[in-house]
Amino acid sequence: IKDGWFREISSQWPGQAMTLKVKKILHVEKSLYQDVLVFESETYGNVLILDGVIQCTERDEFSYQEMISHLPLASHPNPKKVLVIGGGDGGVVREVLKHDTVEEVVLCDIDEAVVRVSKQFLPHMSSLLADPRVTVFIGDGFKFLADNTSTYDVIITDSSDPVGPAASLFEKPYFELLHGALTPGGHISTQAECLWLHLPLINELRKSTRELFPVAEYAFTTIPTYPSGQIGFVVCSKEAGRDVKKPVRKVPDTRYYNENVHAAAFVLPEFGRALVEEGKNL
Ligand SMILES: NCCCCCc1nc2ccccc2[nH]1
Repeated sequence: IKDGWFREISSQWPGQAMTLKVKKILHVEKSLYQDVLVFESETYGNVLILDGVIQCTERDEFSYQEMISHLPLASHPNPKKVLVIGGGDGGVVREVLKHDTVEEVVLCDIDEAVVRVSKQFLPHMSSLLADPRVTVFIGDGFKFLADNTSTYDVIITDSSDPVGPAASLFEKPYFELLHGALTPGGHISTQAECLWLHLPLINELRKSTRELFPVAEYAFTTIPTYPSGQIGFVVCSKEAGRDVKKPVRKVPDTRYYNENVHAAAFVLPEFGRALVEEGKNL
């Protein structure tokens, strides 16, 4: 933070950096896994930074949380048991509980500091972690999935970027574990980065998921404080006939998501479509 501005400089997006004006630094900590920073911004509410990368802001998190949650959930006929890997802030859990079919949500995040700090500084995101339908488990998602096969109707991987603790969540072995932990007809969604910055990675994700799931699609949302203003998701189904692009149930109380936004999220600009949909080699 220099002259009152936080600058998101990273080798993942060379030559560009989102800056946010800092009103007050609220928390600085080095957890077992990453540097944790929370500050109150001038115009985006409280902001959570992990290893120098913006994870969420109070002002625009609903875009990401709603889309990563409702794309796999609203296209599933009857999701009862849901698993969230990562997402220690609690925003995804808040969204999952909007589905009245859901009986149980388990959250597995590797870093207890993220859960603790979110409870203290991001109340609107973390409040439902206390809901009786929610179980919070601190541990490695890899191990958790291996120990819980054929259990979950929907698994949402709300990870940080593929550098640092979340790197393994973008590789094929992880998707094999996800597949194994799903019930028949289960759905997954994962944080799948940005068309403007990560086309090679997205291409790899599509190839890996296409080899494992009969239905594997890429969708994206707009969100001002993520690099290049948008972020995408891989959305898959174990059921061959399922259309993850079509909601089959209504979702109440949303601010970004609706049934038209659901379908539109899968419509890609040509530079992304050609490469992502045809799985073309670069
Ligand atoms: N550069 C884009 C980063 C996307 C991060 C998504 C995200 N935001 C989070 C907040 C708390 C815990 C896990 C999270 N995963």
